[in-house]
Amino acid sequence: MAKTGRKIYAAKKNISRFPGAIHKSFPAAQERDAEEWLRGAPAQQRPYIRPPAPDRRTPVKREESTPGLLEPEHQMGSLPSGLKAEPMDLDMYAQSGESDYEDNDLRPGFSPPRDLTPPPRVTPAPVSTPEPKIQLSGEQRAVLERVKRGENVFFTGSAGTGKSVLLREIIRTCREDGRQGRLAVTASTGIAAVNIGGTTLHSWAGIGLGKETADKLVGKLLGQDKWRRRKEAEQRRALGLPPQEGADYDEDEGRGKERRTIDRWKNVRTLIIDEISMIDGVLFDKLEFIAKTLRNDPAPFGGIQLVLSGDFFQLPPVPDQDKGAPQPVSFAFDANSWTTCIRNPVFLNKVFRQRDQGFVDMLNAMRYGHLEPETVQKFQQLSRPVKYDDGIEPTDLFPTRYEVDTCNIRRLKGLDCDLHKYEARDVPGCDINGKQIPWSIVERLVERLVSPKFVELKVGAQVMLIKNQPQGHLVNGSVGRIEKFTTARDAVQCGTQIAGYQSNATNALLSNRGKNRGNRDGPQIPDELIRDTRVWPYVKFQNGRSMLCVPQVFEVNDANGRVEASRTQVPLILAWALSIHKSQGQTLDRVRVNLQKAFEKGQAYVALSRATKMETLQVVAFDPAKVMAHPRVLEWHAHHTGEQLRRNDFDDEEEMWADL
Ligand SMILES: Nc1ncnc2c1ncn2[C@@H]1O[C@H](COP(=O)(O)OP(=O)(O)OP(=O)(O)O)[C@@H](O)[C@H]1O
Repeated sequence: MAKTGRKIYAAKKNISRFPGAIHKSFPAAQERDAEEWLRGAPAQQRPYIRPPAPDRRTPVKREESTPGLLEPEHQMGSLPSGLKAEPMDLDMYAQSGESDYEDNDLRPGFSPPRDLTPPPRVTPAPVSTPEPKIQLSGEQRAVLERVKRGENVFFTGSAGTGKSVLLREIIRTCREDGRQGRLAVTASTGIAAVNIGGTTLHSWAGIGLGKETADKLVGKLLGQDKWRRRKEAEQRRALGLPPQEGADYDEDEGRGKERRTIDRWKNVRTLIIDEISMIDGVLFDKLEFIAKTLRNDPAPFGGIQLVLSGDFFQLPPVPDQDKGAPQPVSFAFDANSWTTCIRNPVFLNKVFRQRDQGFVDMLNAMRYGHLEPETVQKFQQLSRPVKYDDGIEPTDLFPTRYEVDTCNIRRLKGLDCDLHKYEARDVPGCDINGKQIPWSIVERLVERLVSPKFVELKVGAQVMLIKNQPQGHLVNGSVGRIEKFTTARDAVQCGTQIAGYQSNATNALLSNRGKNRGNRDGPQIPDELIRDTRVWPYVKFQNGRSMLCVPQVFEVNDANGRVEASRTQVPLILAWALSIHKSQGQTLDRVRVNLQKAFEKGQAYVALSRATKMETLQVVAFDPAKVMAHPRVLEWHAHHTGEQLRRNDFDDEEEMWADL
């Protein structure tokens, strides 16, 4: 690669426009060189930055492929070409012709609509104007103020009350007020963590799966021997005995990785945990014990400010199994330490996602698992199909991944045109010592990303954008349809927006590169992309906007914000169907939910509450018996709000999980 080559160029764009994306293309040991180069070192001094070599010692595992697709390229022993460790290289995508998968998939659980009246037609909304910047409501602002004052806060509320919006504002504010280094942004699941630019709570806390006792977990971090000596010394002190000869322990002793974890625990000022409903109470207590012990601070949670967000009526913690049988779950509020850490939960009441109060009331009744016969009837009436004049169909939400894959494959297969395959480029990041993260770990890390290793698309495919765009008109979750595949050059000539890059680049880019410097809409389109002869999906979205979806970078960060792995992939997934789990946190304008295989408390509520209005929601196989709120959650809610809600009839955990 020449010194003005594309890799350095791409990194320059990322550094100059996205501070959060700094260094993604450089091994840590070379970061300073890279930065210097970018700050304007003379061209002849600019170093060529060699990408890290992949760790070939680790065998590449067979990718878990979508059944029926991509089989030939996934045979064991053939190293996928995308596993070359070259940063930001746009050369890794290959197109292919038709795939030859079998015609054997019927969508299970899809019962024919019972209502035979003609489907309502919905005329799509006109092209939307740019989204106005969201102003926090009074109740959201009040939470932000409490966080700024350093208080522990847990804010909750039904789906669509703006918890995520508020959390993002809290993170932004905390970063601006100089806590960057002392702020931990975490979530209970990988997907939720990626959504807020954080890491999983488990990974930040350095506890692995966290199944051991709190005592053992502290021992693992401090070293078992040191931990034993410390406990003995504390016992002697408590009994008024002098310290034992030779029984000193060194507070600052510690081993590499554990030392850094201990430092994180000691230095953190504010710990953010999103989707707290999926953290169980036992784990919460263990973390509290670790915090107090490592910080030598008896204050609740070792004096760390807690900012927790989530809705206990949505997805619960994944239950432990005992000989294959799921164990009863405990919620974070069941933890012994919960009430000392969180005094008064804040309930956000204003629902933003849905405007129709009648619909909001129906969803709330569902949230509490308390459906009157007329509400059941109203949900059952939503079984009618909805047709859309622009041909973009609703996203199907299913409880299981199998149903999702089956539906998407069947629909893709039904399109009689060329198949375009895009294979992701995964790049390992570096650990704190500048050492490349091993491939075996990278493979696990990138599984957290919503972006898949392989994306297969055709003209007519319904897709979802999985990355926010700098201009804000198109966001993670925008749904559209592929109209054609075209090169970046052709798209630019037609004035089409290119994903991840500035708008209005158009012909100026082709005629005069010097004037096209990039603006706040995003970085400048690289020459390499313009010269690239390969074609990318051109998508028309529901809001009328179109965009050429060229590859974008998705990152997994470690607890210190360092990039552990990145994946470059076309920012789209097939969106005829999504799993309810993946849909958590999303707002969807057109939804069809199939509840036939719903098995988990909160699942039906999560699915239906993604919809913005009843007119664009279809509910297949609605069954009031599948609408389940957890009795413990109902009790907790009643305790704090005074609302007495009827307990539902689904107390039997085994029955609930029997379908898994
Ligand atoms: N203050 C606000 N003003 C206008 N719109 C808002 C406001 N807060 C949130 N919204 C909008 O409401 C919708 C739902 O917001 P958000 O996803 O933050 O809700 P949530 O409580 O996190 O939902 P869920 O629990 O389902 O994940 C989004 O479209 C968001 O843009």
